[in-house]
Amino acid sequence: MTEIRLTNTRTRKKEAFVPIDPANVRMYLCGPTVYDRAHLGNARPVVVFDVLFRLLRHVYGPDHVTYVRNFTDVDDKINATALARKEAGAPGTLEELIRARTEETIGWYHADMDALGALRPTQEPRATDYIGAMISMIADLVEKGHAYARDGHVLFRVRSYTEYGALSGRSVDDMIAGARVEVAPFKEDPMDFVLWKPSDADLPGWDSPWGRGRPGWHIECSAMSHALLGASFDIHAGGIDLQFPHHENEIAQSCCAHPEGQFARYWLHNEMLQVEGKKMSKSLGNFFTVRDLLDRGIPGEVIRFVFLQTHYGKPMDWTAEKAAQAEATLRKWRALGAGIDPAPSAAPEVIAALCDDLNTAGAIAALHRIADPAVLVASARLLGLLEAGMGDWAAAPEADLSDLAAKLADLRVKAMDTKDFAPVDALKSALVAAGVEVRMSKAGVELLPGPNFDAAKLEGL
Ligand SMILES: Nc1ncnc2c1ncn2[C@@H]1O[C@H](COP(=O)(O)OP(=O)(O)OP(=O)(O)O)[C@@H](O)[C@H]1O
Ligand SMILES: [Zn+2]
Repeated sequence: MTEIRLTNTRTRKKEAFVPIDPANVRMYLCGPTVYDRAHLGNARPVVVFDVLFRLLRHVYGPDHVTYVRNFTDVDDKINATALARKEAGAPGTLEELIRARTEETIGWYHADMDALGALRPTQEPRATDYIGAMISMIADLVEKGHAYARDGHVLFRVRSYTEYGALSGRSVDDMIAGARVEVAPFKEDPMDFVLWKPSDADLPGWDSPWGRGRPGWHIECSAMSHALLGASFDIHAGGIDLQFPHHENEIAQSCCAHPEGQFARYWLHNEMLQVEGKKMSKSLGNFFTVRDLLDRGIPGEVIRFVFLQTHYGKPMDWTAEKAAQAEATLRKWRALGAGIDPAPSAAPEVIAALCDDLNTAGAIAALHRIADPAVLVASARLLGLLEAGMGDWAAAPEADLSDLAAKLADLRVKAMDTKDFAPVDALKSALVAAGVEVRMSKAGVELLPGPNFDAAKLEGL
């Protein structure tokens, strides 16, 4: 059987992947908190681990992989969003507004991730459907001495788990020194984290042995992964930003509640999509959504291609240039593969690249070398590219900017003579207004459709 090698964050090594049960390979990915549209960064783990899902299905068989990705539909950010709507006069109770918001966001999420060609996971549990499982797990942790109840809160006693910090390679004392841990009167130790917290009458809450309340975020993933994948499963994935504290806390909860299991054996973390060297994030405000790009006419397949050109373990940024190049390549490949049935299997070179720690950039480089269109299509589909249902965009004619580039170059030559640059500037401004990136150098004029490109605005130029 083909050997897959993966970089396991837990051991910091590239290891041969050996599933617990090849008849049911099990993977969990931390999913979104559903209070708003996904930004482009949020889509990176979805696309990266969709490729892993496809590869596992290829190697072990499509019916032998269980992929779980949750929806966090109980969270303070969701409550805050609904409360803001209520204060702005939206009709309905807070509970109704919360429900409406999470439903709406899940719908957006599905539409956006579908557009990126991500297969739906086998299961998409919602946290609110697993509150009972969370309460039992918390009660079990209290009973075993790993958690304690105080003032309506239940906290995990971090010092009771000696392995805490092993995933991120930090000691508890270093973490206290370096991290912004919340000190609260109900904590025995500043490192302890919340498993359960009290809810006011107007906030969503469930009855529990500790009074009416709601779960902390970390326990959600521990409870849902246990319910659907068991006490030991193969792969746990997520963004590197979740490694600490979220994943350390998941490990502590799951290993202490279910010492009979190993929890996750391989930990995979994707690096961040960045903007000017910083993580794209809602809190920093430096984000744009997947929907923003799709609405500007950037096909989902192009976004996917751009992601896959960088290894998941490296930070990356989004540029109009990368998108333009991805679009050109996909157009070329789609033209080659038009009307051709895919070959029965992908090219060995492409499979080998993906098996080598998801070397998607290497797989794309190999695709460039495939001459047979039937093999090209079959191989690209392993990466979720050149899928039948995703190519409508490529049928539309490409924006031809060559005439305008020639016109601009011409105006510039004339302006050198007349010293009147107004016509050059006017055309340049109009192009920029249409979302075209204008590059003028001694070598000539280059026009690239940018992320805001709007062909309709070119009319009359
Ligand atoms: N810039 C990014 N690049 C890659 N992955 C990211 C980025 N930002 C968030 N993620 C991932 O997106 C997934 C969903 O995270 P979550 O719902 O917590 O996002 P969020 O709260 O909107 O994030 P943020 O506040 O950081 O914008 C997680 O797996 C997380 O690691
Ligand atoms: Zn999680």
